[in-house]
Amino acid sequence: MSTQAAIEVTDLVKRYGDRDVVDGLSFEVRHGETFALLGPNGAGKSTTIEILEGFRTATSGSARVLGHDPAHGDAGWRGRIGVVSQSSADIERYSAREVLRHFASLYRQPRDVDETIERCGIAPFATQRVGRLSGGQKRRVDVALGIIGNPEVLFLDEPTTGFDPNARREFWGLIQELKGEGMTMVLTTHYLDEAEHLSDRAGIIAAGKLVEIGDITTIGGPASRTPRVRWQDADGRWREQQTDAPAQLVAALAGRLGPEPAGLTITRPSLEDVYLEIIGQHPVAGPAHPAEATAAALAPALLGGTK
Ligand SMILES: Nc1ncnc2c1ncn2[C@@H]1O[C@H](COP(=O)(O)OP(=O)(O)OP(=O)(O)O)[C@@H](O)[C@H]1O
Repeated sequence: MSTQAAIEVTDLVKRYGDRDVVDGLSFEVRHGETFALLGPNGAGKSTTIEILEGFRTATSGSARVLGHDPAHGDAGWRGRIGVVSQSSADIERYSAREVLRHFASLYRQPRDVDETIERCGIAPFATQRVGRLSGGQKRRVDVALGIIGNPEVLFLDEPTTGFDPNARREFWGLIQELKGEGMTMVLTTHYLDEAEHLSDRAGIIAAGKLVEIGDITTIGGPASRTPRVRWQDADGRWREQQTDAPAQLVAALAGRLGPEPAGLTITRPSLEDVYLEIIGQHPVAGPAHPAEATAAALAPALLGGTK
């Protein structure tokens, strides 16, 4: 196997008008790794992913996916890439089985259609027209289409939007299986428990810039993961303290307040807590589309605000 990373991004920029919506990104994704790109709405995640998929061209900088520039990826390269994008494929008139059969025929080493249908939880509605399926059911078909070509690298842009909790858990299981097969995956999601569950590493983007990158369990640094102890004091007031020695603090509290201090909890900050803290330190991007500017201007009026 090549020692080269599966994906290499260096100083990547995408400019719309006078705004760099992707503003000098650099990161790597190793072979077999699941990498999450996290960030608020409009941060530049989809734009970055679509450049890596070869669907948009970068303004400057470089991207390499399996050693190729995606902007010039040939059919052989494309066959090694799988895509689950935010917008569903235009397949409304056909059944999931028909569409999957068709797409499978376009690849050299596709997955088995029936097995894919089973694994993606499509079997109960595989013969219905995609246009009649619910949002979550359609999303499962999108996922199946993303993997039918048996790709080496799979891009998943908010793959579980619209899934019910059960479908999301099933999807997580599928991703773990694909990971076990050695597939490299790049994932965007606003569900941070999903990112925590599925990813090895994550990059956090704010206003087009990478503001943090690291292992999913340690991103943000040790200080941001310090446990929090919460309890109710003798006067009934809630108290909270962050400490690296929660057991010692609890022992001290027990000495002062009795063996079972009221309301006692010890929590370790989740990825969501860490993410919110990091994002809180970075300004949100302004609107790039004229329509966004209009919507932003109208919002206070629509919401009954005065500003
Ligand atoms: N074709 C375009 N022309 C102008 N601006 C664009 C275009 N496509 C995207 N943008 C702007 O680029 C910025 C980044 O968009 P992008 O879709 O990459 O964000 P995102 O991080 O994926 O957001 P979300 O979480 O909402 O999907 C946004 O401000 C968006 O309006």
